[in-house]
This record gives sequence, C-alpha cells and structure tokens, in this order.
Amino acid sequence: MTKVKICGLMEHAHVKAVVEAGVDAIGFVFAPSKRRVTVEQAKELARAIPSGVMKIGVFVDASQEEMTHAFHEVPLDFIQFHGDESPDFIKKMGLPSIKALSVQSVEDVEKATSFDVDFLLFDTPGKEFKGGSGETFDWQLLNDTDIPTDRLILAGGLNVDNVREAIQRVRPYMVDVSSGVENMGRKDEQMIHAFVRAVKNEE
Ligand SMILES: O=C(O)c1ccccc1N[C@@H]1O[C@H](COP(=O)(O)O)[C@@H](O)[C@H]1O
Repeated sequence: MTKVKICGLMEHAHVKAVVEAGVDAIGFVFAPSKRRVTVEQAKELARAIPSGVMKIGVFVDASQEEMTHAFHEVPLDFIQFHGDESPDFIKKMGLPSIKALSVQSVEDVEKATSFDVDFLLFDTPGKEFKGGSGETFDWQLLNDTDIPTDRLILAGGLNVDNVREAIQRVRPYMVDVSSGVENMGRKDEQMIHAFVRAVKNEE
C-alpha cells in the first residue's frame, strides 16, 4: 500500500490529527517557508508522534551543523535535502536521506541517478520558497525514464481529488502533501483525514 507523508506541521492539534489519520511520515520544514518551525518547536511537536511514524526534516541548502543538530535533537528519522545539495555533500553527511528534485524536464528526473540516497522525492519547482507550491508537475516525465519507483516519493500539488490518479500513474512508494490539506494557509483536520483515506483505500 502506498505510504503517506504530511509535511509542514506546526500545531499540536494537526500532529494529533495526522497520527489519528494513520500517516506513515510527518515532515517539519526548517527551511525558509511560511511553514518553518524551529528545532525546539519540532522537538515539542515530536513528543506526540509514535515511533512507527517517520519524522522527516526538510532543509534547503542548510549547513551540516544545522542539520546534524536537528537530526539528533528532535530526533529525526530522515533529512530531506530540498535545495541544490550535491551528491558528495549528501553522502558526506552520512545520515538517512531523501533528495528532492524539482521537475520540469526528463533531464531533471535523470539527475536523480547521481544521488546515493534512501529515497528520491520529485516535486514541482517552488516559487516564493523552494517547495510547497501546491502545483503539480507533468507525471509523465517520471514514466519517460527508468527511475525505480520502489524508493520514489511523489510530491507537488497532490490533493484528495488527484492523489488516486497520481498513484495509479506513477506507483510511488510514498505520496507527500502539504498545501493540498490546508485551508486558508492552515492544515485542516478533515482534509487530512480525507487525503489519507483516499490513499489508503486505493486497492
Ligand atoms: O512546504 C514548504 O513550505 C516547503 C518549503 C521549502 C522546501 C520544501 C517545502 N515543502 C515541500 O514541498 C512538497 C509539498 O508541496 P505541496 O504544497 O503539497 O505542493 C513536500 O515535498 C514538502 O516537503
């Protein structure tokens, strides 16, 4: 069954809602964003997250020190590299890692082959910030390459209305959503539940 990550959590009530909804992963954004949290805030929110739910920290071109500190302090299960980090930089970090790639062309998808990471995340290029645009990209670009889907995380503009089609077309390991479960810029408990139901009732 496809796994679900809900990203950009900032409030206790929303953490409770995503855990109750049965998500597999929760993302905290430590990068410039309207969803940015501090390490102390994430640490506090993480207390309510059971051990079976992955905690993922989203960073954009952050320093090794900043990421290592958050990884151990929150603590996190994975670092999501959402900037222009090089394959060497990520490898040298030596932490469980997800590399996010902004997709506009097949060449962007093929860049994934140079990263030795646990998971590859494909997202729409950001606008104001590096991610969380709420817009989809052309999923066919993933089908046009031979990127294995067993380590593939699909992000970018997913919502309750398009996530089933996305899963059928891409067959990702995990889907990742932020804007699509928000109302007026805040996470919405009903939208969270509806999204997770749409993913988990897939088969
Ligand atoms: O969510 C953000 O604000 C963000 C900022 C900087 C880098 C990544 C960010 N989020 C990532 O964007 C996608 C979700 O996007 P969408 O809102 O569902 O279209 C996901 O990978 C988040 O981790």
